Amino acid sequence: MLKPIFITGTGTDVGKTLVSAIVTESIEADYWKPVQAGYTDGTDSLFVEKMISNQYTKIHPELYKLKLPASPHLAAPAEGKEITAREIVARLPVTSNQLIIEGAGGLLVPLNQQETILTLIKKLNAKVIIVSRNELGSINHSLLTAAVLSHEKIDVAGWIFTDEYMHYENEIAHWSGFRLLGRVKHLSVISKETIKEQALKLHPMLKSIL
Ligand SMILES: Nc1ncnc2c1ncn2[C@@H]1O[C@H](COP(=O)(O)OP(=O)(O)OP(=O)(O)O)[C@@H](O)[C@H]1O
Ligand SMILES: C[C@H](N)[C@H](N)CCCCCC(=O)O
Ligand SMILES: [Mg+2]
Repeated sequence: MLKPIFITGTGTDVGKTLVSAIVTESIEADYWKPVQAGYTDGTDSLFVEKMISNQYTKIHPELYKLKLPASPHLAAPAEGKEITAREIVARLPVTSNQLIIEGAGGLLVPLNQQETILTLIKKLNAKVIIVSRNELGSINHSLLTAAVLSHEKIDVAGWIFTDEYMHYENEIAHWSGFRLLGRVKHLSVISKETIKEQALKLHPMLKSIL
């Protein structure tokens, strides 16, 4: 099986799902969101499914689908469940395709009382793409995330930035020592067509990390 690509971010709401849809479409990969916390207005998996145009992508069902829009270590016990990284690794979808896995929130979000998203990335031995927003404040958030990944010797493919309120991408790539893979401009319309356009733009760079 190919090494999974794990999409993490500098926090929640930075654009991981949007980037996951673009990356998944670009390399016609499979997509898996093992822990979905909060799903009143749809899920990340449904969003990705709606945005994909190719016929090869398979969206694998979530393992933990939790109602509370909160950190997974709080959302799971709220409905009598316990998340473990071991269970997620054991239930990794079997596929011959490249698998894209989307985390929940950022790197140090707890899954339970002992484990975080970082624990999961290590147990999966995944290659990481970090999503960050190109906005004021994001140098600090990005470099804190990068520092932890470097310290833990994680295999990092590089950065993808969403929006373009600032142009911090080269600064962050330079200071972190991780590659800039691409930038997704602000999309005033999010549709299959605009996702496809971004997927094509990122394709050469994404091919180079596989
Ligand atoms: N480049 C962009 N253009 C337009 N909207 C964007 C862009 N990037 C992100 N967004 C919007 O920002 C919001 C948050 O993005 P998204 O849901 O992808 O975040 P996330 O990191 O996956 O959050 P979560 O931690 O809940 O999984 C969404 O409404 C998304 O459409
Ligand atoms: C509810 C949200 N959209 C995500 N699914 C979970 C985000 C957890 C963030 C925890 C935190 O960093 O405070
Ligand atoms: Mg998401």
